[in-house]
Amino acid sequence: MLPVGASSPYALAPAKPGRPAIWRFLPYLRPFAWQFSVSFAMAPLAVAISVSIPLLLGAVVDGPIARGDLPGVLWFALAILGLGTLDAGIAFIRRWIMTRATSHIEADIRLDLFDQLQRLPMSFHKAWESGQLLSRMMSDAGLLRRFMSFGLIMLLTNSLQIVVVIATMVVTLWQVGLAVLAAIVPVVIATLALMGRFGAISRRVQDQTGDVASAAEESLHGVRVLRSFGRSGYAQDRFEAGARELADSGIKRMNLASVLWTLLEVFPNVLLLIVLLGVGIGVSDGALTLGDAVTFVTLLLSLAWPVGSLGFLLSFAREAATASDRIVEVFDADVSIAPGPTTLPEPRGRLELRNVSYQFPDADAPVLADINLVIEPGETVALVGGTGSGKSTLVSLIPRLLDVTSGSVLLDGVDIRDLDLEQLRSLIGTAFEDPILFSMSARENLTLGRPDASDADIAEAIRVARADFVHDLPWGLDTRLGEQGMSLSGGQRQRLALARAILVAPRLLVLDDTLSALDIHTEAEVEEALRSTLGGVTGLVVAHRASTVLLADRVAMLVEGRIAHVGRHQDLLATVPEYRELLSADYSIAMGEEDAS
Ligand SMILES: Nc1ncnc2c1ncn2[C@@H]1O[C@H](COP(=O)(O)OP(=O)(O)OP(=O)(O)O)[C@@H](O)[C@H]1O
Repeated sequence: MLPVGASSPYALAPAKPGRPAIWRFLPYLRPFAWQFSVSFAMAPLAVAISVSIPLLLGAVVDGPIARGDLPGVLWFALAILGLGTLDAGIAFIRRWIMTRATSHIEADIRLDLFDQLQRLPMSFHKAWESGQLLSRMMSDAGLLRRFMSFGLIMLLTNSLQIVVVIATMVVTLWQVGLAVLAAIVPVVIATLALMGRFGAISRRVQDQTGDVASAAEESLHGVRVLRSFGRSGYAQDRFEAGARELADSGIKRMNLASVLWTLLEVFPNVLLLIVLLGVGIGVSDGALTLGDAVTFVTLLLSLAWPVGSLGFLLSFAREAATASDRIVEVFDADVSIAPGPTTLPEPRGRLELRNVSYQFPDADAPVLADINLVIEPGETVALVGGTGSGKSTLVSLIPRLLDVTSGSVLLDGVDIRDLDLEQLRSLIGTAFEDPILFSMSARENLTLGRPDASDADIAEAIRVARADFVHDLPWGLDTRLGEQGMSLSGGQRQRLALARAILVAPRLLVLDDTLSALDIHTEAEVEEALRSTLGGVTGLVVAHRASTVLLADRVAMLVEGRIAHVGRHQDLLATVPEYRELLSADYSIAMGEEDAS
């Protein structure tokens, strides 16, 4: 495992005990240092303007108004108008600068998160629901951006304004200032207590958002199954349960937030009571002028927004902290499959599995144990075995979708964990039983593993995989396939996936039951064409049918995660009853084909 942060390719700062996760995003702000500096530098200016307006009001009451000097009043009014306009201008510039900077930061975080998801091993993707990952990448990253964009700066500006106004009050009339300070203490304590509870519920809401996204994603993905079983209602009920749970948690969070917001919105009125009493006494004692009283009261009124909005801003900060925790969990996930330093100058494609075992992280026992198998360059081995015997797990070890838990896989004598991952994967063409296609053109799908493939290479791969139907699509190779290639039949998708694997011109071809959806005749045609392709590469072919086994030079039979038998198809048929039994359904066909060949 790579030590977290130390060799991370991302800007994210390393974790430090006791430091909230949100701080780890600080390096993402670095490229926008001047934008943040300008925005933060504007905060004291905005506060100075807010505080100077009450001071000017006090001065106009004691000065021009007391003297009946109308032009003087007008000058003061113009000055106050100017300051107000300046304040609005500052807010506009700040918003303008920050929106751009934080949108880039959000995109950077999202890109790194996407990259991390590509790096994380299949065991991670099997364990995590896609909706949870999606909600972290979309809504949590968006929330973080909004907080950085205006929440953070408002929190800073408003807190600064509260401190400056109260300090001004203490300096102007310390008795009233101290009374205000004393009144603040219980409110701060109540706020902290509410924030603690808000944090827990905020995490629940954000996690449930991911659960609801997962449920929606799963139901949409499986809409055909649900409809055909007449279980759309059941899916609706399950989704509704999740959505209602989320709504309930959202209401609880809102209730808590409302208590906090109301407390902080009412509080300035309590302070107004204290201040009015204080200045009333001050004016009657002659300690304060009428202008001082106006200054004092307006100063306090200027606190209404900063204090009132504090509830919203603190809960916003808490939600952003939770979003950071959730995003960081993905960044900190164990990227155990790291690239090695070695590149093979002239790969030949000799594959060796040496004492290989694999155990899923949460499983009690290994699914593969002590596998030893050598496949020479140009040789094809068929992997057969009952359902759940570990065939797919074994082939996943070759392109390092999973890493062995003991033993080693060697390519040309080098442990594949020491090989450059990009080179390793570029040497392997893989096609799975479930052929995933992407919502892009047929050509883009085909050239996924080799974007620079020539038209002739594409045509040859299509010929071998018998995927000629692409030419009959409305725009031929440029036809955009629907989501996951849903507009194609299962067999068509499998043939496209096979053509995609062949097009890589791999040293190693790994086919995981790739031809299962083809009819017997198409399968025979594909196999006939594949034979010549397999002649030049090292092949590992998972086979359920005897006809597919015939593609191979040798067969390895897996029984409960162990290689029980290895040999030629004919020899195994003759000597291993369980092998015969396994392929019995296809036996007659196999024999027929063999006779013909
Ligand atoms: N993420 C996982 N965690 C724990 N066990 C798993 C996980 N994925 C698969 N398994 C188990 O590993 C075993 C081997 O699965 P695998 O998919 O490799 O079998 P297979 O031989 O390819 O089966 P089939 O022919 O049905 O496709 C199965 O018992 C399966 O339940």
